Amino acid sequence: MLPSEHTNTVDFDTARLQRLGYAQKQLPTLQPVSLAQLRQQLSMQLQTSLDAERILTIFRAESQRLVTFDSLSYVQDSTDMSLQLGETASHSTSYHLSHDGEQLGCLTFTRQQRFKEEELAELESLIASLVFPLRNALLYRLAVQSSLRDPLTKTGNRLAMDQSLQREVELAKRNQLPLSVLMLDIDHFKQINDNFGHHTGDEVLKAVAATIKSQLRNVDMVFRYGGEEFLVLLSGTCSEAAAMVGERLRHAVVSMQMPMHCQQLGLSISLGCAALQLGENTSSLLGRVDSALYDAKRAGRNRLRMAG
Ligand SMILES: Nc1nc2c(ncn2[C@@H]2O[C@H](COP(=O)(O)OP(=O)(O)OP(=O)(O)O)[C@@H](O)[C@H]2O)c(=O)[nH]1
Repeated sequence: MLPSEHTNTVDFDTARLQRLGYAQKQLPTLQPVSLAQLRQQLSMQLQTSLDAERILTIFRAESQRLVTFDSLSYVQDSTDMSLQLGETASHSTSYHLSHDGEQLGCLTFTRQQRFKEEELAELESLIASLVFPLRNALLYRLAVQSSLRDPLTKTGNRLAMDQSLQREVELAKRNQLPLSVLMLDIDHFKQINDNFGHHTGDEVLKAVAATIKSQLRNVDMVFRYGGEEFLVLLSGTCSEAAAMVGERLRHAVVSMQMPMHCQQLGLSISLGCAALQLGENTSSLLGRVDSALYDAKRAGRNRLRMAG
């Protein structure tokens, strides 16, 4: 099963949940109830949040008052959502949720014993209370994602970069952990636009972004910094390891296959690499990595330079 993913969801509803006794970590002790009572309570509780993960956590805790199960998992592709609550067991039952043709993801319950018919009917009845709150949460998640994502390359945009960089620099300082950044720029990109047109240029940007992402760990973050420039944020990574990652990205881009008018389009990138120094802020770190990238360009391109 896939692990739960980080979300950028703004946590504005914690206070409301706490007032209702649903603080994030401490769900109240649950007593058995009738299906009708539980449906009524669920409808109210599920409306207290726009965070899909929290909605499913509440749903799982409440449903278990009526039907025992070990795990609940949820996958929804268009919002990149994948969540696993509890340990999976051998027997499972799955539901593909939809509303008016809208796909709202797949919910799977597992446990050690087979589910009985009446338990399945109860679960289905409870799921009916979940559909609308979950749909609202998915719309909210999509809106947050779009506001933070570059639509062409599907990497983070500048707003996401500023927020993430600020947060990661603070975390690195507080926990005394290394943090490195790579700034990379496609070489002679203007020629690609000039020779093959802007549409091809856009396709190259998308392909390079996909190649970069495919070479990184899930926790590494990629942002479109400018036109054909990207920033990679490597938390918990020292300068030597970051340089190795940078070289891996450079090789991967050089090896890319981009057929163009019966020939291969040769691509390369130049990179700057910098590790956060003691007492340094984000703008100084960005300034140093930008200078390193400039050095790599001046030295002939298709290479990586460390920041001074
Ligand atoms: N197709 C396309 N082109 C873009 C986009 N954003 C910026 N560009 C173009 O990217 C080009 C960048 O050109 P330059 O800054 O001269 O850089 P370069 O040609 O890559 O040269 P070096 O970086 O020095 O190797 C410009 O022609 C921009 O118009 C975009 O979203 N799509």
